[in-house]
Amino acid sequence: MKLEQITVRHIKMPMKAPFTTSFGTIDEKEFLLIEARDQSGTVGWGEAVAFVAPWYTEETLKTTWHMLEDFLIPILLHKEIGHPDEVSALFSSIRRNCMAKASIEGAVWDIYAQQTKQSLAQALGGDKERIEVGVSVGIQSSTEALIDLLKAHVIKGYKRVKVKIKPDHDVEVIRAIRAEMPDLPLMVDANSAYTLNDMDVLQQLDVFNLLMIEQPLAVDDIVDHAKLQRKLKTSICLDESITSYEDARKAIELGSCGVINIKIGRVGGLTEARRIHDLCKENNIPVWCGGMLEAGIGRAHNIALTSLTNFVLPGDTAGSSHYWYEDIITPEVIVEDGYIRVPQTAGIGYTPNRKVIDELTISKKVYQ
Ligand SMILES: O=C(O)CCC(=O)c1ccccc1C(=O)O
Ligand SMILES: [Mg+2]
Repeated sequence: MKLEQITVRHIKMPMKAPFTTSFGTIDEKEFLLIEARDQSGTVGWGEAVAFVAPWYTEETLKTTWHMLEDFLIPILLHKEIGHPDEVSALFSSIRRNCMAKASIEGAVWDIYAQQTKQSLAQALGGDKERIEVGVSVGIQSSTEALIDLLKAHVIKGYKRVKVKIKPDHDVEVIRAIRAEMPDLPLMVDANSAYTLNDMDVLQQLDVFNLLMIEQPLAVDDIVDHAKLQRKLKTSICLDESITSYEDARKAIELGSCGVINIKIGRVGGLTEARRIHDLCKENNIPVWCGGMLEAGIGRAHNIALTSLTNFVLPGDTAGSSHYWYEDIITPEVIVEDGYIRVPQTAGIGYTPNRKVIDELTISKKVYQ
């Protein structure tokens, strides 16, 4: 394929409920949508998942647009691409900026899947027919409100829940949840809010039979996580710390984690995500697919990735209606009994809804 035209749209989507982490609250999601067209007219879509502010990792909506416009789009436009795996090699002269790279690489994967008449899942080598779904719950106004919400999610069939913690919003909250829901498949995510000075609190969390503790320590750390993992029986799951295959290899070698959360954007695309999946499989490290509060395009890519065999733990890719009044794809992503069916039709298996996309577009630019 040769990309002839790339359209970047800045989308703003109201959220049904605000999402609060240790760093703040998001109540509307702004992101970039990438539409790429090749010389034969096939159109592929990608979503740049970076937030407006750099609280999760260093990338932002504006840095992803800058990288796309000034570096990544000029590299790909009018270049012959045989297979999407070539995109990461073409981007190898550009350091990091993983979410920017992943957004356009995702569109190339979509075009490739359509042209080879496979679903994106099949193109990646995934064979699950359906995937297990969990849900991530932000910090709530009170523990009672949180527990009510968790109960509602269990009734809806979600296979596990993840609760956000931060200093002074941790042990007592989890104790209260466990008192009412002792068997709930439960995990916590700290988004890097602790240090080894908090060993005492982190060890107290070890008694609650949690599935895992996600990213307790610094975003760029794997050394202290290894020290912490040696003191805990609960698996540490790394999120922010793993931005590449090399990061994953080193973390596994050091014993920094027992589980890895793979996010396509955080690791620079589907090709790198699949390499990390394969590495973890060889090393008996279970993985699951994390979320970035994606709209439908990003959600579709997550579903395809999760169809690979070593995604053995439920991910954060919940249904469209959990986040959005109206998603940007048809059909929307639907969860039934805690499962999402992996689409079998060519490409991502969902159709972008141009009417909704146009309504939500704040600005757009066409590159050709
Ligand atoms: O529901 C989702 O898409 C994931 C929710 C979530 O936990 C999250 C949301 C925004 C940024 C980081 C994270 C995270 O996994 O740490
Ligand atoms: Mg996380």
